[in-house]
Amino acid sequence: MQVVVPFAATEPKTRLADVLTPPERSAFARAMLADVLTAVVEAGHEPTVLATAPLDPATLDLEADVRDAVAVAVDERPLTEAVNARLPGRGDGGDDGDDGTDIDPVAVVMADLALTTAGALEALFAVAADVAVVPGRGGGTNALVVRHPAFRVDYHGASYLDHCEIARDVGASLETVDSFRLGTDVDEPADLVEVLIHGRETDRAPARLREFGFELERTDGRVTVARLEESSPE
Ligand SMILES: Nc1nc2c(ncn2[C@@H]2O[C@H](COP(=O)(O)OP(=O)(O)OP(=O)(O)O)[C@@H](O)[C@H]2O)c(=O)[nH]1
Ligand SMILES: C[C@H](OP(=O)(O)O)C(=O)O
Repeated sequence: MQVVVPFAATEPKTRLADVLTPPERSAFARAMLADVLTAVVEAGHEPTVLATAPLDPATLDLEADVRDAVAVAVDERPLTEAVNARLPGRGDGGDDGDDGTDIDPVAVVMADLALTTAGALEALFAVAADVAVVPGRGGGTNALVVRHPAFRVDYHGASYLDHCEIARDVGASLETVDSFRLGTDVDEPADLVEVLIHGRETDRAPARLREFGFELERTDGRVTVARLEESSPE
């Protein structure tokens, strides 16, 4: 199975601008990317980072075996076009029958799934449907496995609903995968809570946040994150 990890390399995570400076956003996005790549390799696959700009895996905080398994493909096109160009049945010269029997499945795993584990990915990769999809909160699509030659992605907005509809339109079976770890993408400041609560000891993303001075704030209501004053962006 090919595993593609889209990564906005130049100005990542703009929705975190209120709580992280541009260099911090970049460092945090790269930490999440490194955690995702590590999980993909632990799950037995060699990921390709689909990046908007050149990226040297040696500059990521990766173990040597993970770094050696990572490839980078640069594609400056918008996300949807760049991903569609990697899906089965798209000008790859492969023998893609309509029944999908000769298709090498392609998984698309977003780089901001900070809680990803090898086990969560293995469960997704094991789903036999033509399209397996993990929705994110708010209607996005956090991860997909495509085994159908006619299926195409359409990201942004309520892309989960769009992907269900596209699968229906092309006659592909679709299974929605219920996964807390893959369903948690880190888009907004409130999502940082999940990283601090559920990130594991060896993960880079929670370590970065703690380095930046973030900690959990437990009040009577919902848990939030707070940042030590002297470490705040302004
Ligand atoms: N290759 C590629 N990846 C992208 C692009 N836009 C976003 N991504 C990646 O796709 C995943 C989901 O991205 P989003 O959460 O929608 O956007 P983001 O750039 O991470 O964050 P915001 O700037 O806050 O929207 C992340 O892994 C991004 O790095 C793009 O244009 N091309
Ligand atoms: C790429 C986009 O991600 P979100 O902005 O919803 O995190 C989507 O899933 O359509």
